[in-house]
Amino acid sequence: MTFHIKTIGNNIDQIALAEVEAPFMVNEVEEEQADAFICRAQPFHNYTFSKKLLAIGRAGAGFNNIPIERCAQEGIVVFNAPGGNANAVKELVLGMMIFGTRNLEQANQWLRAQTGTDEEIDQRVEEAKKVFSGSELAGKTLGVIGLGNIGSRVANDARRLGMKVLGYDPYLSIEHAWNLSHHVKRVHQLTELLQKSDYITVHMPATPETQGLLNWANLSQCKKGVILLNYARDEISNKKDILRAIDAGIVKFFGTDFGSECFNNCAQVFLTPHLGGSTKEAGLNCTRMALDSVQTYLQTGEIINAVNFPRVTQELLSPYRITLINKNVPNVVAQISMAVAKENINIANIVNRGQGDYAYTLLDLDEQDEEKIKALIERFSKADNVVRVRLIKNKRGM
Ligand SMILES: NC(=O)c1ccc[n+]([C@@H]2O[C@H](COP(=O)([O-])OP(=O)(O)OC[C@H]3O[C@@H](n4cnc5c(N)ncnc54)[C@H](O)[C@@H]3O)[C@@H](O)[C@H]2O)c1
Ligand SMILES: O=C(O)[C@H](O)COP(=O)(O)O
Repeated sequence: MTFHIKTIGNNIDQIALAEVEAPFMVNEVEEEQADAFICRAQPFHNYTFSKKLLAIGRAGAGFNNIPIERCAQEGIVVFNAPGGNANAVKELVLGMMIFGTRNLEQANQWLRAQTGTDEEIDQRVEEAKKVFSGSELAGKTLGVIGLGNIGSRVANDARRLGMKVLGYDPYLSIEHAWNLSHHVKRVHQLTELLQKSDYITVHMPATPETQGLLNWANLSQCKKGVILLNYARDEISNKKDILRAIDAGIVKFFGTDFGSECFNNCAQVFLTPHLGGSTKEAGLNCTRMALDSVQTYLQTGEIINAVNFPRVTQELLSPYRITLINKNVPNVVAQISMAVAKENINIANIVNRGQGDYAYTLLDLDEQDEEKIKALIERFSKADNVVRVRLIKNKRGM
């Protein structure tokens, strides 16, 4: 059996794609015939998915370009690449902290405007440079909002640069807490971070809760002259309020990865066109991770690093595996085992996990008779609450 993977958008790492081997093929069929997509920030909210599509691999961290709930409803598992581009973003953020604090943009523009001999320019430089004098990171306080893959790395490295670091993340995972330097002080009120930080950087997803978090109510609590960075998502910035905070002398420098015409004439704003994760290394990491998750899912049914389904793994030892995506309602597991019993089949292993409105089941069967398995699939296909059924044959187990 061949699985067809289709890339959507033209920015997918070619080295990772070239590593794909049988039974997988890349870009050999049209979108409607693909078993899985690999994509980056390509928007899918208005996209009609074909019934054949089983999985989407987002070669990146943020997945707000994909309607993950609709995908779950349609039986499509969406994977991302957690941490795959975290180092790329971390390095850009640390660079921008220095860039913003040393007035490099203005200094560069001033120097480029100078004409005359090198000696004349040098003389003017020595007179003018005091205007561009900055300050150092060491000893200052950095506030990191969101301490996941990127935020925890930024926090740890800022400590290594001699900064005091405050971190705010009400949903901090145990895994990221373990990776965080014990010198990073966690605050439980955002206000404390806003009031104490000389630098503030945001590293959380765009959600209804984080939308417009950089607003006047929050920015007006900050120290005068704060350096503010958003290399997460545009939706987190309230642009009108950020400009107001710049006018009020609260924000000295705003570095953001997202453009807007309203910033074009503001010298204190530095714009980059969504470059945070745009390094060769991050592209390769993320594409490999997304491909790996998608290929594992297509071949074994196991779910690792999905954003709309829980992690579900189980070694496949029996001849057949049926995978079911079902509504997360009572009694489904009982219905599954009754259906198996009606076909007089023995269950070798079963695992069922729910997340939100949907659940996923791996059902491994001690049965060699393909006709009986097909009859069981038929039953599941007609059952209430079952969204998607797949059959996976274990070549080794036959
Ligand atoms: N500019 C870029 O190119 C680029 C690259 C990678 C990621 N991103 C963005 O950065 C975000 C973070 O990436 P990541 O890899 O660190 O993701 P992550 O999932 O590892 O970490 C996100 C963290 O945000 C925290 N969080 C969620 N809601 C919060 C809230 N209301 N307040 C504070 N913290 C909250 C979570 O608990 C988690 O620890 C992504 O969602 C993505 O939108 C941008
Ligand atoms: O969420 C992400 O990983 C970043 O925003 C990068 O997006 P990109 O893959 O489209 O560059």
